[in-house]
Amino acid sequence: MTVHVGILGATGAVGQRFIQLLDEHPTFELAAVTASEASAGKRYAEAAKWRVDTPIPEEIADMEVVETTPEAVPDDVDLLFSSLPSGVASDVEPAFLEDGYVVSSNSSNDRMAPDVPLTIPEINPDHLGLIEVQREERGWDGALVKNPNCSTITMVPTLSALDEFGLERVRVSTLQAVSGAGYSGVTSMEIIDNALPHIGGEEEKMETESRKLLGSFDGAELDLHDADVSASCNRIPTIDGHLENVFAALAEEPDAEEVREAMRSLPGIDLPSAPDQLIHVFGEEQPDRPQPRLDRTTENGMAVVAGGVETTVDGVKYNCLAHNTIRGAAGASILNGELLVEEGWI
Ligand SMILES: NC(=O)C1=CN([C@@H]2O[C@H](COP(=O)(O)OP(=O)(O)OC[C@H]3O[C@@H](n4cnc5c(N)ncnc54)[C@H](OP(=O)(O)O)[C@@H]3O)[C@@H](O)[C@H]2O)C=CC1
Ligand SMILES: N[C@@H](CC(=O)OP(=O)(O)O)C(=O)O
Repeated sequence: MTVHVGILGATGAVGQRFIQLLDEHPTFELAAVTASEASAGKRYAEAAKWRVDTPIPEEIADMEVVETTPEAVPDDVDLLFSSLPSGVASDVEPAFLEDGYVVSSNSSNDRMAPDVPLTIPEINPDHLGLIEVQREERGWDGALVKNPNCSTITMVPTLSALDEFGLERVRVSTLQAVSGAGYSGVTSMEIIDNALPHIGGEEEKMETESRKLLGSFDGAELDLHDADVSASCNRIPTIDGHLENVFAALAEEPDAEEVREAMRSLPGIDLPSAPDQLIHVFGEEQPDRPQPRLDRTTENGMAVVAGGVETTVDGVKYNCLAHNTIRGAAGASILNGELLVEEGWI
């Protein structure tokens, strides 16, 4: 089965990752690339400042970039990936949805809307059922599915594993890579020999999105998980890979090895881009792992890596890491697209 896909915002940092990850995908064939008016009409290779570490696939280099409107996208495209700035996405995504397109979006607009599935396929695939609610409420023929923020997606699989011990409270501090801010997001003068203890909007996203992802869906409404989550977000001079220090309060008192085992044995999902094991966990003999440079490409950048697990007075503390532009962005949207196909929404 071949599914024709398009990328909205294909020339940007995340758009380029989509192109890299879709190259030789077993099901998805890239049939449309869109960007702003300034890029429309140009060859992709001309419009995009290519910054990914593998060459532009030949057939994509010559593809014409089209405007980001439903009329400009060929009719045979079944699934759109969206990597537009969120302000642009909130204006243009609805037009595609009204036109019947299924959109797997990485942009942050609408992630917390009660009728929009915010999905990590291994954690909450059942939340896709919200599409029925969405269609009924908004009158769309298409469907909008979001993946979470990159810092949120790094932590939530580990919290899901901890929930078997009664997850009550989470405190997390992040060390986020500069690629998360986009190519021109922070200047070298700001970040070299430095750390920035504020990333606009990021803390609130971690605090709210994680409770939606861990929440329960009864077929009509989604209840947020009642854990109290508080985040502190920091930018550091790594290129890719967000590292996070998590402190979780639990109702039960598992020992560190039980926690490691719960993380290692969290079930995965059988989809083409999914890792074989969702969470890799370093034992106490390697307390200095995970590290961004060494561990961000584990399982092609789609796994979460944890370590430093120790018990505390009210639960457990540990570190976790994921590749922010792969598992945290383009790879996450592609995995959601694979789930949409698997579950018959496309
Ligand atoms: N960078 C990262 O690691 C992460 C980013 N994200 C999110 O993903 C989204 C994209 O981020 P990123 O790739 O870094 O952004 P970029 O600025 O690199 O790319 C933006 C893309 O959107 C296009 N675009 C901009 N304005 C318009 C417009 N008015 N109409 C149509 N297309 C437009 C650009 O086209 P053109 O080239 O023509 O300007 C480009 O293709 C954002 O919502 C961001 O928050 C999420 C997680 C991680
Ligand atoms: N804010 C994230 C990247 C990002 O764009 O997140 P979101 O998908 O929530 O907009 C970072 O700086 O690392």
